[in-house]
Amino acid sequence: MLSHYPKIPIDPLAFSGMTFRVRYPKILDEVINSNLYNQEIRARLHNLKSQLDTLVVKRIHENDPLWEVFYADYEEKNLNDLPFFDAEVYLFAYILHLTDYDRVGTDPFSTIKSQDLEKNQATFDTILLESKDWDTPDFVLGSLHGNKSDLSQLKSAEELSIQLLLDDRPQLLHDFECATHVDMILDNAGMELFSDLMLVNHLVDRYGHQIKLHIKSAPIFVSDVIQSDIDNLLSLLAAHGAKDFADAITNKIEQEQIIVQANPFWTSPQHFSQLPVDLITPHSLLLSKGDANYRRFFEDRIIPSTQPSASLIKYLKHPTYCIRTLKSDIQTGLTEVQCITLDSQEIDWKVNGTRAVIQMLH
Ligand SMILES: O=P(O)(O)OC[C@H]1O[C@](O)(CO)[C@@H](O)[C@@H]1O
Repeated sequence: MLSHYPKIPIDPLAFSGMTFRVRYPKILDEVINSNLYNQEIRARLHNLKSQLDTLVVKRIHENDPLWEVFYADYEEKNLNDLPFFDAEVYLFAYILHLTDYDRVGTDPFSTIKSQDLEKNQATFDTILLESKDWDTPDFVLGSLHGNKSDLSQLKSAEELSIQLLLDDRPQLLHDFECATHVDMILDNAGMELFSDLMLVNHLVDRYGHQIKLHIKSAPIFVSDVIQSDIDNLLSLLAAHGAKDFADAITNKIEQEQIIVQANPFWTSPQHFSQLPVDLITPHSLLLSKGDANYRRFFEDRIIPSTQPSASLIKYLKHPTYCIRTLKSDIQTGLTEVQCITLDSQEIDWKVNGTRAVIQMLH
């Protein structure tokens, strides 16, 4: 039972504490310096940065069922005293509130994202060329490698070698053969989105799958995909030597072989255990990308890494695979020997982005 395990807190001595002490002030600086906002909004963001450790949760969502439990539990509490995941999701919602996102529609992280896109332009072409010889396991691995490059954390990690701790690709290949529908919970824009689109393009061509891509309805965790990220990537590809690939994706979207769906669930503090019944296609194979989604399967709780996932995710209705680089303090399903070896190799193996899993949860 998940509820037997406590939620990961913001611990000053752990990754969570470092995130609020070091990573978020740096991210706020990047937003402030990106010239997207007038002086008044920049001043609000400066204020937020200087008050991060004393920020008190105020209600910024009205009559939103996805946030009611959150406010019932945490309104007027210090952000530092919230579980790590809840505090992070609120912080991003608060940034959107301060920048008036709902009215103005400016993605606070758009400058960071577009710089990254430009930087990767040549790499997209190289990968497309290399992929001519790829088969399904390579596209899955490509999608995993894309997850190394999230903009909130591992900006220059392209060349980091990655160690696969769990590799359930044989089962996944079998499930691809049987599936008619695949739902993919996307994670980051840029290189990761590109590698995910390569995978789903292949799945449609090879297996005739109908794909649903789940994206965020508003910016969160810096680089999570929103609709404009898909549009911008496809435009860039079409304009710079990858027109065939961009056209292939656009055609599949037009013919509804690929459906893109944004839902506010994904920017709410809710977890997979609270997934609305109709959000995922019935009988679909579920692919989940990235670290933040992985945390959501386990309600971001403190779980021993040797704990098998099966007993914790009984609520899942779909065969589910996580394609994920480890970037935070949670991992399930490892052997004792693996954990002892990893602990002896590097104390920060769970968060430094050099390990990964392709893990079947169901
Ligand atoms: O883009 P991903 O792979 O979900 O990673 C997001 C990162 O931000 C975090 O939410 C931590 O702030 C972690 O889950 C992870 O380190």
